[in-house]
Amino acid sequence: MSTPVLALTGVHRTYPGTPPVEALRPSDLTVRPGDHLAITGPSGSGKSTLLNIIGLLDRMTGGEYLLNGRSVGLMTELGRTSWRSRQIGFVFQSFHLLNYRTALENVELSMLYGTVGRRERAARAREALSRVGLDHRIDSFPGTLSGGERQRVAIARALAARPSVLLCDEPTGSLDSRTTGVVLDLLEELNQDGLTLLVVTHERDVAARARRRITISDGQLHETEMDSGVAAGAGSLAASGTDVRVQGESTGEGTPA
Ligand SMILES: Nc1ncnc2c1ncn2[C@@H]1O[C@H](COP(=O)(O)OP(=O)(O)OP(=O)(O)O)[C@@H](O)[C@H]1O
Repeated sequence: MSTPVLALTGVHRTYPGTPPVEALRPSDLTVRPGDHLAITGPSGSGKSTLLNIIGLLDRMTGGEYLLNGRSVGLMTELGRTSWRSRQIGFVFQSFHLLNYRTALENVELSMLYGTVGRRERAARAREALSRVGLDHRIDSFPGTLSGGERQRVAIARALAARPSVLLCDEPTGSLDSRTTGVVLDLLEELNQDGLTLLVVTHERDVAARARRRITISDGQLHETEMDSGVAAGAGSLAASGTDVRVQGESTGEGTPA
C-alpha cells in the first residue's frame, strides 16, 4: 500500500499554564493519498491545534508524526519550514492574499522561497490559476475580485507548490451559499484528480462533501462512519476510513502502519 501522506501515532499537545491545557489528547490518524477528510468540533475542541501540528506550524508535545514518510518530530526549524513548503498547502477562511499584488503575483510569490526558478514559477502560477477557472483574472488585484474568486486565487496559490495535502481552515466561512458551492465543487474536483484534502469546518454542508468525517471534542478525535450512499464515488478509498483512534480506546482496529 502507498505511504500515507500523514501518519500520526499518539500525537498530543499540551499548552503550558496553570493548569496546563491538554488541547489534543494522544491520537492516531492516518491519511492516505486521495483521501478527503472533514474535521468538525465545537469551539475550543482542538481543531486549530490539530491543524497547526499537521501543518507544521506548531510542535506536538509528544507522539510520532510522519509527513510523507518522514518523521517531523526531530527536524530543525529550517528543516520543518522547507518540508512544509514542499508538502503542505494552506487555504484559510480570510484568503490571506496580498492586496497590492495581482492574482498572478500572489500565486508566484508563494514559490519564491522554494527551488522553482522564475520561469517555472510563472508557468506554474498560470497553470494553477487556469485550473481554478481564473485565466481571465490573472492581472486583477484581490480588491477587485469577488470572495469566491479570491478564495480560488488562494487555492491556486496553494496548488502551485504541488503539495501532498491541502489543509483548509474554514475555506467557505467568508462566502455566501452560492459561492460556497462553487468553491466546494472545485475542491471536490481537485480531490477527484488525486489531491489529498483535509478541511476544518463548522458547516454541515461542507463536512458532508468529505468521504471521511472526524469530530473532535475536548481534544479527542473520533471518526464517524459514513451513511451508505453518502460516500458515492468514494471507491476503494472508503476502506481507509477507519484509521483514527484515541489511545486507550478499544476500536478493534489495528495500529496504522
Ligand atoms: N496558545 C495557547 N495557550 C494555551 N491554551 C491554548 C492555546 N491555544 C489554544 N489553547 C486552548 O486549547 C484548546 C483547544 O483550542 P483550539 O484553538 O485548538 O480549538 P478550536 O477547536 O480550533 O476552536 P475554534 O473553533 O474556536 O477556533 C482550547 O481550550 C484553547 O483555549
